[in-house]
Order: sequence, then C-alpha cells, then structure tokens
Amino acid sequence: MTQYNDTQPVTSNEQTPIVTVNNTPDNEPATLWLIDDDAALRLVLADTFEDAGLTVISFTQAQAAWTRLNDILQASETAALLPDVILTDIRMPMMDGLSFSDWVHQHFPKLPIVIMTAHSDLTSAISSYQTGAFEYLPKPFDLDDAVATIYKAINYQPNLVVSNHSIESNTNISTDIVSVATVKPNVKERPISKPNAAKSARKTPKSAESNAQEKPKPQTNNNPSGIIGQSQAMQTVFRAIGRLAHSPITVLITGESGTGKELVASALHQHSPRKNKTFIALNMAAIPHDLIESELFGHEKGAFTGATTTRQGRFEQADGGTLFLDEIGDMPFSTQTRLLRVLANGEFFRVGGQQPVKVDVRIIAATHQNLEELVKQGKFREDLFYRLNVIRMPLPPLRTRPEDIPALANHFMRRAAKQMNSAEKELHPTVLQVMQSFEWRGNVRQLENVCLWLTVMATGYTVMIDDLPPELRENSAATLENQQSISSEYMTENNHLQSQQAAGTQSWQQALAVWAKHSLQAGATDILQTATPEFERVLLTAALHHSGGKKTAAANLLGWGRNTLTRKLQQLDLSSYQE
Ligand SMILES: Nc1ncnc2c1ncn2[C@@H]1O[C@H](COP(=O)(O)OP(=O)(O)OP(=O)(O)O)[C@@H](O)[C@H]1O
Repeated sequence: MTQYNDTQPVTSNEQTPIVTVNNTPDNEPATLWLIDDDAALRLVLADTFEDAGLTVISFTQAQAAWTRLNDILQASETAALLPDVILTDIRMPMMDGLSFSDWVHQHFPKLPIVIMTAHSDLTSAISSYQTGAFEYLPKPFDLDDAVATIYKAINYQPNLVVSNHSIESNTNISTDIVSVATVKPNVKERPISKPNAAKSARKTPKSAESNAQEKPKPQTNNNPSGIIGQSQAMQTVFRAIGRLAHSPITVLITGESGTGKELVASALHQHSPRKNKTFIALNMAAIPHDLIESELFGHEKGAFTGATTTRQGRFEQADGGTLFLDEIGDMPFSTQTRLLRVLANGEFFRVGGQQPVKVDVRIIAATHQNLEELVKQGKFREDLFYRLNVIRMPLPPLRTRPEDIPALANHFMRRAAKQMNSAEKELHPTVLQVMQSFEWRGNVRQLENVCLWLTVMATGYTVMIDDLPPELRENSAATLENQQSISSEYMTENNHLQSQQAAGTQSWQQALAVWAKHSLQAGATDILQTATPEFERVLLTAALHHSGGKKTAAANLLGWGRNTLTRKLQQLDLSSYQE
C-alpha cells in the first residue's frame, strides 16, 4: 500500500502479496486510489482491497489526489499512471469529495469514481451521481459489497447505453430496481481474481464509522425532498432516484398504499432537468372513468354535451415537465390504448380533435396492484405494461424497515406540532419500541396520522404507551409480554450457565451463543461487526502472551503474516504491544 499524506508519496512496509489482474494483456493489477481522512477506515479498506487483488494507493485528502491528477493532465505521456478506479470520501478538509469527483469527471470522464458517505440521505445520493460518480456507498457498508462495487467500476465503460428493462414473460418479472447502466459489449473486461472472497460479511469498522458520523452535516443537505430513511431498502431507493432523476425514462413505482410512491415521484421530478416545469399528479382511481380521457388529453369545443369551450388536458399542461399517473391499474382499457400512443410517439388527439398534439412529458406511473396479474386477467394491456415497466422501483412496506420508524415518527411529531401550532411532544422510548413492532398496514401515511393524533390527543409533554390510540395500545401489550418472556428465558438460561460456569463446563462457543442470542433480542443488528474484533483481540493477546511478546512468533501462532499482525495491533488499538 502506498500512502500520500499531502503530495509526498509514502511507501509502507507492507509485504502483502499483490495479486495480479487475470486475463488482461499486461497482466497487471488494477490500481485503486483510496481517499479518506479517517486513518482507521483507510487501513481497513486498503487491507481489504489489497486482499482482493488490487494495488492500493492511499491519500489522506482529495487535494493530494487532485494534484497528482493535475500533474498527469499537464504531461500526457504519464497517463499510464492513472488509476483504474478512485474511491473517495465526501467530507474532507480542503477539497471535498464531491468537488473532486466533479473535477475528475470533467477532465477524466472515463475514470470511474465511487463515493463513500456517512450521510445516507437522498441529497448525498443525488449529489454523488450529479458529479458523474459511478456509484455511492453509504457508510457503514459491507466490505464485500464495496469490493464488488469496485470490481464493477473497474469493468465499467463510460459510453453507457440505457438498458431497457424488457421482461421475458409475464410470470418472470423482476421486482428489483433495474440498473440503467450496462457495459458496452465490445469492450475489454477486467475480471480480477479474488483470493479472499470467502471472508465472512464484514463492515466498515465502528470507530471509523462513528467518526464519520460525528462530522457535521453538509450545509447543502437540508433534505428538500423530505424523504426519510436510513434502512438498506431506502438506500436502494435513494440510489435509484439518484441514477434515474436525470433521465427522461419512464418509471413504474410499485408498493403498498402509503409507502411514499407520490413522494418518490415528486423527488424524481424535483431533481430532474424538468424541475422548473410542472409536476402534475393524477390518481386514476379518483377520476370517474368517463371523464379520464378529457382530463388527460383535453377536449375540443362541442366534443360532447357540456364541452362549451376547448380545454387543455393534463398532458398539455405538463408539457416539458412530469406527469405522475397514480393507481395506473385503475385506468380504463380504452384510455390505456391512447396512453400507449403518447408513450410511443409523444402525440395524441384531444377528445373530438382532428389535429395531433405533440408534447414532451415524462411519465411516472405507480400502482399498489399486481399489474402482471391484471395483464393475465385481461384488465391491463400487455404492451402498455411493457412500456411502463422499463424501470421498476419497488418501495418497501414500513413494517419491513422498523429502523426507519424513530426518525420518521420524530419528523412527523415535529411537523404535526407546526401544523397544529402547538408545542412539540416527545415520544417515550417504549412508545417508539411499540411503533417499531407494529404492522403499519397503512404504512408511512398511517404513522403520520398517528403522530398527528398524538399531537392533538396526548396529555403530557412526553407521549407514553397509555396515550397511544387503541390499535397500538393492543400491540403494546403483546410487545411487552414478548419482552417479559424473553427476559425470563434469559434468567433461566443465565442461571443454567452460571451453574455450568461454577462447574467449569461452559465452552466459549456456548458463551458466544448466549451473547449473540441476547444481543439480537436486544435489537442489535451488527453483531458480527462487534464480535469479530473482540474475537481477534482475545486470540492476538493470547498469542502475544504465549510468545513472550515476540511478534513474529505470535504471528506464526495465529497463522498470520507479520505485517497483518502489525496492522491488527493498530486496528484493535493494542498500542501497548506496538514497538
Ligand atoms: N420515506 C418517507 N419520508 C417522509 N415522509 C414519507 C415517506 N414516505 C411516505 N411519506 C409520507 O407519507 C404520506 C403518504 O405518502 P404517499 O402519498 O407518497 O404514498 P403513496 O404510496 O403514494 O400512497 P397511495 O398509494 O395511497 O397513493 C405522505 O404524507 C408522505 O409525505
């Protein structure tokens, strides 16, 4: 690993063997430039990517990488010194990762950049993609995912074609978000051998991650779209919005009622080049069937009884902007035919009109229904379905992402207080627990309504379980009962273990199993991340004791190389063993 603190290269003593890139004419390892001012994270990532067969050059700040790239720019014969991919943090002193990515994209448009950020919100995703970044990784991320992303970036070719998501059959329709980027087929790919691929799921280290999260939020990050969510599922949604906002492509948003389909559609519009034009949202289920055509396409004077003047439809009103067609599954069959024509050539006739009208409208459709099923039942045109289903964006139900509930609930309590012009009430932690275990059949909308209800109805400043509406109170009984049974099981198990311990019969695996079980019951989600360093710390300390502090001998005992042991001592903060 090579490290640059400013513009001065520093070569480390690392002797980790570099694995060459396979199947490349020059058989050279791909080079990754890693930019992060967090030393711990840099070490872990460098270690990981070197293990994955890459040559890693580390920079403590973007400015240093910028200087080197600028040198390369000035002297074109040194272009061979360019990396294959850059991985950079956003928040750094002097030059931030977004400005750096923007500059790199302007001067080296073929060089893929992956951006890491501790701010896993929509604004960060959008900003990253707007600078031309290949991908963005919200922290903490899984190290294996990071390696996979870097591999993809290395094989990435910038002359992207948009892959239309065409479905093979009605029964085989992916519900995943479809990537809009595909690699050009005629370009050389760089598969990389991955000797340590079998490593277990790993995440960015906690210390590095929490340091990153302590950094102040960027000033630009005021979440103008109002979409809240930290869960992995919402990160996928943010990533998709970031990628799709700038494209005119049709998007089909699916998800249960109240999951935020309209909010996402509006975010796609707000972050698109159409943002200064109109965004019109229409709910197909809310308009009487016989009025839908004139609502959408307008009508000529005298087209039907009551049509006393010529009237523009929503398509004309949204020209240059975005038309959001909610509950598209409820659109009458005859209107579907007309919509298909607009999607095909941007033209339509007003009701009773003879002259075609041409418009430039981006369509975003949404449904809570199973459109494939409607196609099978003959209620929805198959060709229209294919047209709309170019990119599908599924929104997860709230009950599958309880980790998003505290932030959403607090946001809605703040909003409700403003709406009601009253003092903001605080939700007691047990109330949040009950909310997190509730089903939320009406999804985020239901949570929003409950918060409004609590703002009006709860008596004190702090909302307690007794203040909850009946459906949640019933749920709270079940939640508390469940907690009690867990804790009594814990007591029994603990007593059993205590007697085992007294008899000296408890194995370390048993102790670990109990610890894991209770951590999970307490709601922990990253137990491998917590346990792995502890596991390594115990073995490392034992080996060093056994070897009388001799590091090479201790490394042998552990089956590690001496450099790995040195690095681990640093990572695990075992400084007393440092020479
Ligand atoms: N992730 C989120 N962050 C903040 N607010 C949200 C989020 N998701 C949904 N909401 C809020 O929940 C309410 C319902 O959202 P929205 O109307 O977009 O849902 P929908 O899926 O379109 O519902 P329907 O299918 O019933 O039309 C809105 O007030 C919206 O602002």
